[in-house]
Amino acid sequence: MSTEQETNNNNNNTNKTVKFTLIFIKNSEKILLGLKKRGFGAGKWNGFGGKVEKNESILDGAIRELKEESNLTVTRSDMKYLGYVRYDLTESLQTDIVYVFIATKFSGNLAETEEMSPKWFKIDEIPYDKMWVDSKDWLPIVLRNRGLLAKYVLSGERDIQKKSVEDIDVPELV
Ligand SMILES: COc1nc(N)nc2c1ncn2[C@H]1C[C@H](O)[C@@H](COP(=O)(O)OP(=O)(O)OP(=O)(O)O)O1
Repeated sequence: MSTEQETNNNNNNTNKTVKFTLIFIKNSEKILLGLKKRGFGAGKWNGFGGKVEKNESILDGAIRELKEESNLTVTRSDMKYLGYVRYDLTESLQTDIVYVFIATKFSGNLAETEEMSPKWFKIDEIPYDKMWVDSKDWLPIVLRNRGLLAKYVLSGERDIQKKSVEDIDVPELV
């Protein structure tokens, strides 16, 4: 089954699937995170990303969101897809799929934007306590450049009811 087929497979009685991207920029010692300034997830540190637009590929969405939120540019070939995190939301009956990428090469001048305030963190100083609560489960897998397959059932304000997090071989984005 392709990534597309698999992530569109609503087997938990959900009725709408929304696709998101999330990219982590990393060098040998540090990771770049952004502090969300407004809207959904405001006040939390995360990678850069957002909703994939209609008629846009997941890869193009990831590149566009990175540019919009940090002013950095990553080429398609410098992006490595690592897998996805699936969130089944029990109240809205929506499924959010977050496609996760990592990149070590980029161009452009890093800048604060309307949405994000960026900052480099040493790997052992990642502020997990100020990120979405699930990040600590799977960001270490991303940092090891391993493939990721994570699934959460969330209620209320994204409270975790059930989870499964797997470290897998790096999958293909098809
Ligand atoms: C527990 O839920 C989440 N955990 C983590 N770690 N990351 C999450 C969670 N839910 C969403 N995300 C990621 C996915 C995206 O990268 C961002 C949210 O994107 P946003 O809602 O800001 O999307 P935009 O298209 O930028 O939104 P606007 O419509 O406001 O422009 O967080």
